[in-house]
Amino acid sequence: MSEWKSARKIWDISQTLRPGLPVWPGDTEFAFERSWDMGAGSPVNVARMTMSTHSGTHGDAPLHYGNDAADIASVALDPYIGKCLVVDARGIMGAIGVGDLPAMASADRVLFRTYEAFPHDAWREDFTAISAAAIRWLAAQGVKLIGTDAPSVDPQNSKSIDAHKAVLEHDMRILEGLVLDGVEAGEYELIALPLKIAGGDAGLCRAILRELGE
Ligand SMILES: Nc1ccccc1C(=O)C[C@H](N)C(=O)O
Ligand SMILES: [Zn+2]
Ligand SMILES: [Zn+2]
Repeated sequence: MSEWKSARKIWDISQTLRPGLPVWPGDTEFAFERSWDMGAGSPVNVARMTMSTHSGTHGDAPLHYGNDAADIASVALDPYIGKCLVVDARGIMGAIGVGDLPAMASADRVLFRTYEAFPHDAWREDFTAISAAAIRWLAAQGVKLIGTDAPSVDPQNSKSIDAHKAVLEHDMRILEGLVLDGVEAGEYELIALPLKIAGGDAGLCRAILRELGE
Protein backbone atom coordinates (compact mmCIF):
# COMPACT_ATOMS: atom_id res chain seq x y z
CA MET A 1 0.00 0.00 0.00
CA SER A 2 1.24 3.46 -0.84
CA GLU A 3 2.58 5.45 2.08
CA TRP A 4 0.47 8.32 0.73
CA LYS A 5 -2.77 6.52 1.33
CA SER A 6 -4.88 8.30 3.93
CA ALA A 7 -6.04 6.37 6.98
CA ARG A 8 -9.59 7.43 6.22
CA LYS A 9 -11.33 6.06 3.12
CA ILE A 10 -11.98 8.51 0.28
CA TRP A 11 -14.76 8.28 -2.32
CA ASP A 12 -14.19 10.31 -5.48
CA ILE A 13 -17.71 11.55 -6.28
CA SER A 14 -16.71 13.55 -9.38
CA GLN A 15 -17.52 12.91 -13.04
CA THR A 16 -14.51 12.46 -15.31
CA LEU A 17 -14.26 15.41 -17.71
CA ARG A 18 -13.63 14.12 -21.22
CA PRO A 19 -14.90 14.60 -24.77
CA GLY A 20 -18.33 13.00 -25.03
CA LEU A 21 -19.30 14.02 -21.49
CA PRO A 22 -23.10 14.32 -21.50
CA VAL A 23 -24.07 18.00 -21.19
CA TRP A 24 -27.32 19.93 -20.70
CA PRO A 25 -29.19 19.85 -24.06
CA GLY A 26 -28.00 22.72 -26.25
CA ASP A 27 -25.12 23.68 -23.95
CA THR A 28 -21.42 23.78 -24.93
CA GLU A 29 -19.85 20.35 -25.44
CA PHE A 30 -16.80 19.55 -23.38
CA ALA A 31 -13.74 19.75 -25.65
CA PHE A 32 -10.12 19.04 -24.83
CA GLU A 33 -7.17 19.14 -27.17
CA ARG A 34 -3.41 19.37 -27.08
CA SER A 35 -2.11 22.83 -27.86
CA TRP A 36 1.55 21.80 -27.51
CA ASP A 37 3.01 18.35 -27.93
CA MET A 38 6.22 17.46 -26.19
CA GLY A 39 8.93 17.02 -28.78
CA ALA A 40 10.58 19.21 -31.33
CA GLY A 41 9.44 22.73 -30.43
CA SER A 42 8.13 22.09 -26.90
CA PRO A 43 9.63 20.52 -23.77
CA VAL A 44 6.17 19.73 -22.37
CA ASN A 45 2.59 18.69 -23.17
CA VAL A 46 -0.10 21.36 -22.70
CA ALA A 47 -3.82 21.21 -23.49
CA ARG A 48 -6.72 23.59 -23.82
CA MET A 49 -10.33 23.03 -22.84
CA THR A 50 -13.69 24.49 -23.84
CA MET A 51 -16.70 23.79 -21.66
CA SER A 52 -19.87 25.04 -20.05
CA THR A 53 -19.55 26.27 -16.48
CA HIS A 54 -22.12 23.54 -15.63
CA SER A 55 -20.05 20.66 -17.04
CA GLY A 56 -19.89 17.48 -15.00
CA THR A 57 -19.71 17.89 -11.23
CA HIS A 58 -20.11 21.56 -10.32
CA GLY A 59 -21.32 24.10 -7.81
CA ASP A 60 -23.89 26.69 -8.91
CA ALA A 61 -23.20 30.30 -7.92
CA PRO A 62 -26.14 32.42 -6.74
CA LEU A 63 -25.47 34.46 -9.92
CA HIS A 64 -26.78 31.50 -11.95
CA TYR A 65 -30.32 32.14 -10.73
CA GLY A 66 -30.15 35.73 -9.43
CA ASN A 67 -28.87 38.69 -11.45
CA ASP A 68 -27.56 40.72 -8.51
CA ALA A 69 -26.34 37.67 -6.64
CA ALA A 70 -22.79 36.49 -5.89
CA ASP A 71 -20.50 34.96 -8.50
CA ILE A 72 -18.65 31.74 -7.75
CA ALA A 73 -15.39 33.56 -6.96
CA SER A 74 -17.12 35.52 -4.17
CA VAL A 75 -18.93 32.83 -2.20
CA ALA A 76 -17.59 31.62 1.15
CA LEU A 77 -16.07 28.15 1.05
CA ASP A 78 -17.40 26.90 4.40
CA PRO A 79 -20.51 25.23 2.92
CA TYR A 80 -18.33 23.12 0.63
CA ILE A 81 -16.21 21.51 3.36
CA GLY A 82 -17.41 19.54 6.36
CA LYS A 83 -19.77 16.92 7.68
CA CYS A 84 -22.57 15.90 5.35
CA LEU A 85 -25.46 13.46 5.24
CA VAL A 86 -25.93 11.25 2.17
CA VAL A 87 -29.61 10.38 1.67
CA ASP A 88 -30.76 7.44 -0.44
CA ALA A 89 -33.39 8.90 -2.79
CA ARG A 90 -33.28 6.08 -5.36
CA GLY A 91 -36.66 5.18 -6.76
CA ILE A 92 -38.27 8.58 -6.20
CA MET A 93 -39.84 9.73 -9.46
CA GLY A 94 -40.39 13.37 -10.40
CA ALA A 95 -39.16 15.42 -7.48
CA ILE A 96 -38.06 14.68 -3.93
CA GLY A 97 -40.82 15.97 -1.63
CA VAL A 98 -40.94 16.85 2.04
CA GLY A 99 -42.33 13.39 2.81
CA ASP A 100 -39.25 11.77 1.28
CA LEU A 101 -36.85 13.56 3.62
CA PRO A 102 -35.35 11.65 6.54
CA ALA A 103 -35.76 12.72 10.14
CA MET A 104 -32.56 14.65 10.69
CA ALA A 105 -31.02 15.61 13.99
CA SER A 106 -28.83 18.22 12.42
CA ALA A 107 -26.96 18.41 9.18
CA ASP A 108 -25.31 21.36 7.52
CA ARG A 109 -25.01 19.58 4.20
CA VAL A 110 -27.27 16.99 2.55
CA LEU A 111 -26.49 15.02 -0.62
CA PHE A 112 -29.18 13.05 -2.48
CA ARG A 113 -28.42 9.87 -4.36
CA THR A 114 -31.13 9.48 -7.00
CA TYR A 115 -29.45 7.09 -9.45
CA GLU A 116 -29.04 3.36 -9.06
CA ALA A 117 -26.17 3.76 -11.52
CA PHE A 118 -24.95 7.15 -12.72
CA PRO A 119 -25.57 7.68 -16.48
CA HIS A 120 -21.99 8.44 -17.54
CA ASP A 121 -22.54 7.92 -21.26
CA ALA A 122 -25.91 9.45 -22.11
CA TRP A 123 -28.02 12.44 -21.12
CA ARG A 124 -31.15 11.41 -19.22
CA GLU A 125 -34.02 13.90 -19.35
CA ASP A 126 -36.06 12.21 -16.65
CA PHE A 127 -33.75 12.92 -13.70
CA THR A 128 -35.18 13.34 -10.21
CA ALA A 129 -35.45 16.98 -9.09
CA ILE A 130 -35.96 18.41 -5.61
CA SER A 131 -39.17 20.27 -4.72
CA ALA A 132 -39.02 23.86 -3.49
CA ALA A 133 -40.94 22.73 -0.39
CA ALA A 134 -38.26 20.14 0.40
CA ILE A 135 -35.59 22.83 -0.01
CA ARG A 136 -37.43 25.17 2.35
CA TRP A 137 -37.81 22.35 4.88
CA LEU A 138 -34.09 21.59 4.68
CA ALA A 139 -33.28 25.29 5.09
CA ALA A 140 -35.43 25.35 8.22
CA GLN A 141 -33.34 22.45 9.62
CA GLY A 142 -30.21 24.56 9.14
CA VAL A 143 -28.99 22.92 5.94
CA LYS A 144 -26.56 25.21 4.06
CA LEU A 145 -25.68 23.03 1.09
CA ILE A 146 -27.76 20.66 -1.03
CA GLY A 147 -26.09 18.23 -3.40
CA THR A 148 -27.50 15.85 -5.98
CA ASP A 149 -26.23 13.31 -8.48
CA ALA A 150 -28.82 14.69 -10.94
CA PRO A 151 -27.78 17.53 -13.28
CA SER A 152 -30.15 20.02 -11.63
CA VAL A 153 -32.30 20.54 -8.55
CA ASP A 154 -35.15 21.64 -10.88
CA PRO A 155 -36.67 19.50 -13.64
CA GLN A 156 -35.09 19.94 -17.07
CA ASN A 157 -38.17 21.64 -18.54
CA SER A 158 -38.75 24.03 -15.62
CA LYS A 159 -38.97 27.72 -16.51
CA SER A 160 -39.85 28.95 -13.02
CA ILE A 161 -36.88 27.10 -11.42
CA ASP A 162 -38.66 27.07 -8.05
CA ALA A 163 -36.05 24.91 -6.34
CA HIS A 164 -33.23 27.25 -7.37
CA LYS A 165 -35.32 30.25 -6.26
CA ALA A 166 -35.90 28.62 -2.84
CA VAL A 167 -32.15 28.06 -2.59
CA LEU A 168 -31.55 31.74 -3.43
CA GLU A 169 -34.11 32.88 -0.87
CA HIS A 170 -32.34 30.91 1.88
CA ASP A 171 -28.81 31.69 0.62
CA MET A 172 -27.91 28.02 0.33
CA ARG A 173 -25.34 26.43 -1.96
CA ILE A 174 -25.86 23.72 -4.58
CA LEU A 175 -23.72 20.89 -5.93
CA GLU A 176 -24.94 19.08 -9.06
CA GLY A 177 -23.73 16.13 -11.08
CA LEU A 178 -22.20 14.25 -8.16
CA VAL A 179 -21.46 10.55 -8.67
CA LEU A 180 -22.82 8.65 -5.68
CA ASP A 181 -22.67 5.09 -7.03
CA GLY A 182 -21.45 2.80 -4.30
CA VAL A 183 -21.92 5.43 -1.58
CA GLU A 184 -24.21 4.23 1.20
CA ALA A 185 -26.58 6.54 3.05
CA GLY A 186 -24.92 8.00 6.13
CA GLU A 187 -22.51 10.62 7.37
CA TYR A 188 -19.28 11.62 5.68
CA GLU A 189 -16.93 14.55 5.36
CA LEU A 190 -17.50 16.46 2.10
CA ILE A 191 -14.80 18.39 0.28
CA ALA A 192 -15.96 19.97 -3.01
CA LEU A 193 -14.46 23.35 -3.84
CA PRO A 194 -15.76 25.12 -6.98
CA LEU A 195 -13.13 26.77 -9.20
CA LYS A 196 -12.64 30.47 -8.50
CA ILE A 197 -13.93 32.06 -11.72
CA ALA A 198 -14.53 35.83 -11.67
CA GLY A 199 -18.09 36.44 -12.85
CA GLY A 200 -18.69 32.69 -12.86
CA ASP A 201 -22.26 31.47 -12.61
CA ALA A 202 -20.86 28.08 -11.55
CA GLY A 203 -17.55 26.36 -10.92
CA LEU A 204 -16.37 22.89 -11.81
CA CYS A 205 -15.53 20.77 -8.77
CA ARG A 206 -13.38 17.84 -7.81
CA ALA A 207 -15.70 16.46 -5.16
CA ILE A 208 -14.84 13.83 -2.59
CA LEU A 209 -16.33 12.20 0.46
CA ARG A 210 -14.10 11.05 3.27
CA GLU A 211 -14.81 8.63 6.06
CA LEU A 212 -15.34 10.56 9.30
CA GLY A 213 -12.41 10.57 11.70
CA GLU A 214 -12.10 11.22 15.39
N1 LIG B 1 -26.39 24.41 -18.88
C1 LIG B 1 -27.65 24.88 -18.84
C2 LIG B 1 -28.18 25.59 -19.91
C3 LIG B 1 -29.45 26.08 -19.84
C4 LIG B 1 -30.20 25.89 -18.74
C5 LIG B 1 -29.70 25.20 -17.68
C6 LIG B 1 -28.44 24.69 -17.72
C7 LIG B 1 -27.86 23.94 -16.61
O1 LIG B 1 -26.75 23.50 -16.65
C8 LIG B 1 -28.68 23.71 -15.42
C9 LIG B 1 -27.82 23.58 -14.28
N2 LIG B 1 -27.00 22.45 -14.14
C10 LIG B 1 -28.48 23.97 -13.05
O2 LIG B 1 -29.58 23.52 -12.74
O3 LIG B 1 -27.88 24.75 -12.38
ZN1 LIG C 1 -25.70 23.83 -12.46
ZN1 LIG D 1 -28.50 24.33 -10.57
